[in-house]
Amino acid sequence: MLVSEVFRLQVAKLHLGRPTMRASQQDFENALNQVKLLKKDPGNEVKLRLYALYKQATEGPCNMPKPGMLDFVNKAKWDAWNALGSLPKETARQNYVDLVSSLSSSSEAPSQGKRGADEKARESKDILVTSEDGITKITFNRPTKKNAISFQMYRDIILALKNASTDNTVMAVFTGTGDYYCSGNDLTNFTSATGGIEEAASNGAVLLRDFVNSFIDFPKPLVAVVNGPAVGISVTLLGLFDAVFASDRATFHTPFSQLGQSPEACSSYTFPKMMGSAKAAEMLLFGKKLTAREAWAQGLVTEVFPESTFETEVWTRLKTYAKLPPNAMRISKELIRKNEKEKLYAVNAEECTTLQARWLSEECMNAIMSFVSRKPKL
Ligand SMILES: CCCCCCCCCCC/C=C/C(=O)SCCNC(=O)CCNC(=O)[C@H](O)C(C)(C)COP(=O)(O)OP(=O)(O)OC[C@H]1O[C@@H](n2cnc3c(N)ncnc32)[C@H](O)[C@@H]1OP(=O)(O)O
Repeated sequence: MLVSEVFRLQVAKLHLGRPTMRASQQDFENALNQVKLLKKDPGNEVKLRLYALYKQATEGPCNMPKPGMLDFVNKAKWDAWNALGSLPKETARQNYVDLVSSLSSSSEAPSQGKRGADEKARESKDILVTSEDGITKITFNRPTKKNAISFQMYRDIILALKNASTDNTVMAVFTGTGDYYCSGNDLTNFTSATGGIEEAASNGAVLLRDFVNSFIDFPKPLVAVVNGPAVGISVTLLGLFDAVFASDRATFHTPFSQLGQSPEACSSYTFPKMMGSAKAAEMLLFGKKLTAREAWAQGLVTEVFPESTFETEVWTRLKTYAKLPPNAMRISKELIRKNEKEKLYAVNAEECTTLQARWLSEECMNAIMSFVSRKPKL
């Protein structure tokens, strides 16, 4: 069951056992009803806060035993409730009413023009694929989440690469919409995964292996236009690209240890090979964030451009490259990759198996929980 579904049921269930009337009880009850009418899903963090405030308002401080580490959903709920400490019931009730009121006003009655824009946004795709001037452009297009990669986006990218490998375009180029290139794996993939945790980890490992293999196998030149910060898998994948053009605003960050995880996308092999083991360890073990120029010095980036001329210079360059004889480029790429392919498949498989176990570890679960239960920014 999806986390969002768990919360919807939880809210419905809670309504069945309403508490006795008190001074602001009517407001509280109205708020409980309003929650059901929200037009927009407020997201897991807000739902956790609503849950915690409801429990505090109706039962007082957290009185449940702490769920086990593998019980993701109930542990997140317990953490949220427990974090309220000894907040008085009346304050919790007031906070609940205030929170619902702010959610209702932000999701209610926008002007006709605004509503049209919202609907369009909902219809828009998180991975945009276009082809022009012989170039398949694949854009991480989820700027409100810093282009974090959801399960659907992994699948969309696999499909886009598969199509681009046989269509009449000459190369594929990845870039991002907005201020980020990509913030890596969507960390809510962990809490939204269906089925049991072990099954989810196993499915995640299969998806990741197929995803990375689709980069290893891509037969045409593969270029990244890194328009801003890149995190996690969006950085490690760069080791499988043929060219990486970066804005001087871009940064490169692989905080795997901080997340209780381990490297993927063959970076445990490509990074030490490219930059030497000491520099690779700085990134992959200690999570050192590199500037664009540092990444260039380590061989991860082909060329750095000033932000002010980045788009114009890079796309002019790419359009020129796309006019080169396509078969010659493909054959040269095949020569470069041929002797590495088996090694890359093996490294990919091993990294995925290692990650599958990591995702079940307490270190990883704690890191994910602390991200998804971050306090919303004011
Ligand atoms: C059970 C097992 C299933 C496993 C399935 C796995 C599938 C394959 C996995 C492949 C392995 C990949 C590993 C990685 O990529 S590790 C790297 C993961 N990424 C991160 O750790 C980055 C997390 N984000 C941040 O640290 C910050 O958000 C960031 C520095 C990127 C930006 O900070 P800033 O303060 O500028 O902006 P906000 O934090 O306010 O972000 C705006 C909104 O975007 C949301 N956001 C950003 N990044 C992510 C993300 N990676 N996952 C989910 N959501 C993200 C953020 O929450 C804000 O949302 P709200 O406005 O709704 O609060």
